[in-house]
Amino acid sequence: MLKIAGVRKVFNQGTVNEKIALREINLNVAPGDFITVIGSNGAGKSTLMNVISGGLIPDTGSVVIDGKDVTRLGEHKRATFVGRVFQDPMAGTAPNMTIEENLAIAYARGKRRTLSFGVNNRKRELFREQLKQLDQGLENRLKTKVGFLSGGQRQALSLLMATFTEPKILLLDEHTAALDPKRAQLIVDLTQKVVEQYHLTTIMVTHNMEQALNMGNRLLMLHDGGIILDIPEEKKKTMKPQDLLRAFEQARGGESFSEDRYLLS
Ligand SMILES: Nc1ncnc2c1ncn2[C@@H]1O[C@H](COP(=O)(O)OP(=O)(O)OP(=O)(O)O)[C@@H](O)[C@H]1O
Repeated sequence: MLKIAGVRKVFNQGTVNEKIALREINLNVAPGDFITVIGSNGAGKSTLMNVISGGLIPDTGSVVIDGKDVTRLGEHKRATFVGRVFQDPMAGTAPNMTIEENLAIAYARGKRRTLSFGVNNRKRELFREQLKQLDQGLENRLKTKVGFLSGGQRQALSLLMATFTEPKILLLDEHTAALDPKRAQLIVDLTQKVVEQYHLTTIMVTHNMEQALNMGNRLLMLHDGGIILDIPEEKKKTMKPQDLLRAFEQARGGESFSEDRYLLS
C-alpha cells in the first residue's frame, strides 16, 4: 500500500545548520497494516510523516502509494489518498466554521468531482450518522462552530474528517498527546474503531510506549534519521516498555534512550 525507497531529507544543506533529518528510509507497508512509530526528539518522525503526506518533497528516493508514485505530488493533490490528524486539536479543523461546514470540506476532498462545499439535506443526514459514532452528541450540534468544542471533541471530529472518505493511508501525528488521560483514551478507542471499520492502513506517531506496544501490528523506532527497530506483531505483543528500552540500547550499542517525554506509564 505504501512503499518508501531510499528516502533522504536534509535541511539547510551545505550550511553550518545542515541537518540530516532522514538518512535512507526504506519501508514497505502492507494494506491494513497499523504501524506505531516512536523515537526521541529530532529523530525524524514528523519529517517522515511530512514526506508521506506531501508536505515535504524528499531530496532522493521515492514514495509510492497504492502503486502510484506520489514523490513529487504536493500535499493538496495527495489529500484524496492521505488522511492526517495532528497533535494540536486546533490544527485539523476550521474554528470559525460550523461542524457541518467542516465536514462538507472534508467530504469534498474525497470526491474528485465535487465542486461545491455546500451542505444539503442528504449530506446533513450522512454527517449525522457519522457523528453519532463518535458518541459525543455532536450529531445534534451540526450548526455549532468548531471553536466552541473541547479539545477531545475536536480531535474526534478531526479523526472523522480524516477517515470517512476512506483514505489509502491514515497518518496520526501524536494525536492524543495534547489531551488529558481520559480524553486521550477516548480518542485511542475511537481510533481503533475507525481503523477496523474502514480497514485503514495507518501510521501513528506516539510518545507513549504503552500506546505504541498496545496498538497496531508493527512498531518502528526512529533514531537520528533512520529506522533502528522494526518489531513485528507477535514480538510486540510480548514486550513491555522496559523491553523496548532494552531493545533500543542494544540497537544503539549501549547508548541509553534519554527522552524526557517518554513516560513508562
Ligand atoms: N524545516 C526545518 N528546517 C530545519 N531543520 C528542520 C526542519 N524540520 C525539521 N528539522 C530538523 O530535522 C530533524 C528531525 O526533525 P523532526 O521534526 O522530523 O523530528 P521528530 O522526530 O518529529 O521530533 P519531535 O519528537 O521533537 O517532534 C531535527 O533535528 C529538526 O530540528
